[in-house]
Amino acid sequence: MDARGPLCVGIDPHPELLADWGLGDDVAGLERFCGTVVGALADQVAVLKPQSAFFERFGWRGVAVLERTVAEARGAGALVLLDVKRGDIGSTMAAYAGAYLDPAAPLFADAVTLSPYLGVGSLAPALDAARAAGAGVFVLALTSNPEGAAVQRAQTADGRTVAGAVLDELSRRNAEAAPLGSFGAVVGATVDDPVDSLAINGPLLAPGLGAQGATPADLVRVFGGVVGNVLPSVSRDVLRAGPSPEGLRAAVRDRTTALRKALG
Ligand SMILES: O=C(O)c1cc(=O)[nH]c(=O)n1[C@@H]1O[C@H](COP(=O)(O)O)[C@@H](O)[C@H]1O
Repeated sequence: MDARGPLCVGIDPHPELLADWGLGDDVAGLERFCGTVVGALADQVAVLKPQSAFFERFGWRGVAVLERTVAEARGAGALVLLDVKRGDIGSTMAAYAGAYLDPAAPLFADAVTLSPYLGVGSLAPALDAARAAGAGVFVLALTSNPEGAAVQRAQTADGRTVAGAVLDELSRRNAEAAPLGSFGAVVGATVDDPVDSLAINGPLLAPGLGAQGATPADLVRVFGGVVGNVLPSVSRDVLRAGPSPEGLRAAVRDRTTALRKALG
């Protein structure tokens, strides 16, 4: 992020975007779309975040494109955060860890998104695998969508909020790490006053900029003193600037300049 700027660009090949780019809503269109984004941006931005569902909807051929996208993006020097939002009982989490956090796996990524709905403790096999592989995770805490708060701000039996309990566990896992641990949280740039402490000594993925209405100024509002640990993420707002590679790069430059200005 120091070298390339603070932005994470999401690779979300929505059917509407494929159409806007003059591509078919099929595997060939998906492949072209991802090849263009990776070719234009993987040597420019710090992190690329492919959203798995947009690949899975094409079955194994789509997953093959995802594998290539991850490999090519990493090959060009970007970190890849694979957005899969997995969460399950511990024994099954170990299988998900084998799918994404084992360096020998075809879909190994630098980090994945995880959902703590089965209890943040159930994610332990994935967190342990990430540590062993030198990879990371981003666990949903306060998501960017308006429906999230009803669950995430609810009180647990010990009086903490659900999000607070997730953040506490990540903080505990990151305690010894310097400068930052590898156990991150997802906190939307769109959320109201976060209430819970975001000082988890780990990275904070902040989606919600652009298409969901948040601005760089919102990052300062939401994250305050820990804004330096934020990885702001944008998908549609950058992807709409395609299919021209120069258009994509210009969109990234504009957003990066605005973010640097707001974050100081
Ligand atoms: O984990 C995520 O990436 C995520 C968490 C969250 O709270 N909100 C959120 O929008 N996302 C993802 O971030 C991306 C946002 O896309 P845009 O709204 O087009 O920038 C999508 O891929 C979402 O799945």
